Amino acid sequence: MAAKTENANSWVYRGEGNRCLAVGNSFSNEVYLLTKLRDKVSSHEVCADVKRSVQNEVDFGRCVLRPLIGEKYVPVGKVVCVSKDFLSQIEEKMRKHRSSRRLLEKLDPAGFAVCLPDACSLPKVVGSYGHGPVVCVEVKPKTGFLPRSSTIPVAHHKIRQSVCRYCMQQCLKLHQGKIQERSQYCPLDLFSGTACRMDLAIKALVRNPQNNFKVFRDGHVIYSGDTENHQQPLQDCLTALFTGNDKDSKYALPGDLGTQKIDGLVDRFSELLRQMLVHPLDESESCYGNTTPSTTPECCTESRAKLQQGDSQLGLVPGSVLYNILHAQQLDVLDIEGIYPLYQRLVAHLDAHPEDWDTWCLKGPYDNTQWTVNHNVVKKCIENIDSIESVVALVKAFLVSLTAKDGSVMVAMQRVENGADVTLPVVTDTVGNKYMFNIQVVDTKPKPLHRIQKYFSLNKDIVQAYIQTVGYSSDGTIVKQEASEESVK
Ligand SMILES: O=P(O)(O)O[C@@H]1[C@@H](OP(=O)(O)O)[C@H](OP(=O)(O)O)[C@H](O)[C@H](OP(=O)(O)O)[C@H]1OP(=O)(O)O
Ligand SMILES: Nc1ncnc2c1ncn2[C@@H]1O[C@H](COP(=O)(O)OP(=O)(O)OP(=O)(O)O)[C@@H](O)[C@H]1O
Repeated sequence: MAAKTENANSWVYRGEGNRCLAVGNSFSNEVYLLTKLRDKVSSHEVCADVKRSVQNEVDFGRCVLRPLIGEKYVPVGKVVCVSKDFLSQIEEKMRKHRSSRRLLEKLDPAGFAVCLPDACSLPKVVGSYGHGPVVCVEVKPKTGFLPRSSTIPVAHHKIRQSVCRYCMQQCLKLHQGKIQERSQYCPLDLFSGTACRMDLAIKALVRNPQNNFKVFRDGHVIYSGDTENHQQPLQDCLTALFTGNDKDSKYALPGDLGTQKIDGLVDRFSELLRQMLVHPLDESESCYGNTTPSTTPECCTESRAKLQQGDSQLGLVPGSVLYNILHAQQLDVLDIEGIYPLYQRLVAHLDAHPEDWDTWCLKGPYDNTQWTVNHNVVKKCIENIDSIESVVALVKAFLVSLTAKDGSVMVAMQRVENGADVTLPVVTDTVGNKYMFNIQVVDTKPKPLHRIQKYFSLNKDIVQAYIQTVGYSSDGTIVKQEASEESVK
């Protein structure tokens, strides 16, 4: 594959994670996920390995996540080759946008990238119908359910079944200095499908975005946990979105209220985003058989939301992006406490039979039936847990659930004139204006087998940090302490 001759000028910063730096091209509506160097050693000699691993990421998205989350939501990527010159131009150009903690991380000179459709933009064909900026929201919702497994140690039963992982992890992150204050966002509210709880969750994300919420205006990040002084850009962006006018709200289309205060804009925006997140776009036959995801009717103890009478057990609409993500997350049936002993059994087996790494494609490739994971398979394997093949399948299902718990939803939207006949789905806001939108789920990479070890240890730290923060009585109930954040030592 020949390296593409690209000019870094047409590329802009989109985002960055542990594994890659994402840059977008507004002319081609494409994003390149540029692989970062994983260790200090130059990867010249292992170029083929880097290529294989990037191809594995593409195949995992296409063959494992896409059938679970839906083809409408998970785009198919392709591997592209980029020149060293392009990589150094990009490193130079993106320096000012990157978080200071990431600046020492270099791009891998092997020069492979995943090319995906740009989730911040709308398809070019609908461009002429749109008014004002294309606004894209990225939400990293994290785990949306409470574990129900009997494998959770008795001492932690109550706490694990009443407080969600995200809310508990906030205490650990605060203690580690990773965040300044605990977020009031609770994933269980977002995944509840209930309008008022979802609105509460979205507004909490806006107030304290951390790495769970970002807003892009015409492809540029204007609001995130990393941007400072961002209130005004957000206010301008939402005003432009609602008026359908990029420049001046006095040219607002009929039905608009002109420039509003930020709170009013955020209320209106959360209602709009909520409608998009529950819109059923994926009509494909579910590969889950007749299983449905389950939510806990109760709210997480940390949430400010109150359950209203009549709230359903699962308010999410089948085929909506949140429904499908939740269902994939729930391939974790045994919880980390139940999977860990199975993982240990598998590791012991692989020590004795290293050839089985390949037999079971544990490091990929993923484009084969070895990675066909779904709820029916999980159910059968739990009934036959003595067999090592069942253990392998359950561990794989757990790894897939980890990817679904860590992915992000990107929703690109733009105002359309009422009555315009666009091919994209459309929702209407409280004042009767219409917005077309497109949803993509990003970060669909496979998690390595040894991640289970990290997840197991991290889970212990998370529970411990929470217990120390809130206080915990001997009968296993939580005793809330005021100003208790200080108490994690
Ligand atoms: O374990 P978690 O829940 O803290 O998730 C990690 C994320 O932290 P978060 O809590 O979302 O800030 C973490 O996000 P950040 O890099 O901290 O933004 C990564 O997504 C990590 O995955 P990987 O190492 O890139 O494969 C994520 O690790 P795993 O999903 O592999 O556990
Ligand atoms: N198709 C896309 N279109 C637009 N932006 C994207 C796309 N894919 C990724 N991004 C942006 O790039 C960021 C980093 O991408 P990604 O999450 O895939 O990287 P990562 O290194 O795997 O992250 P993490 O460490 O969180 O797992 C995303 O959070 C998002 O802002």
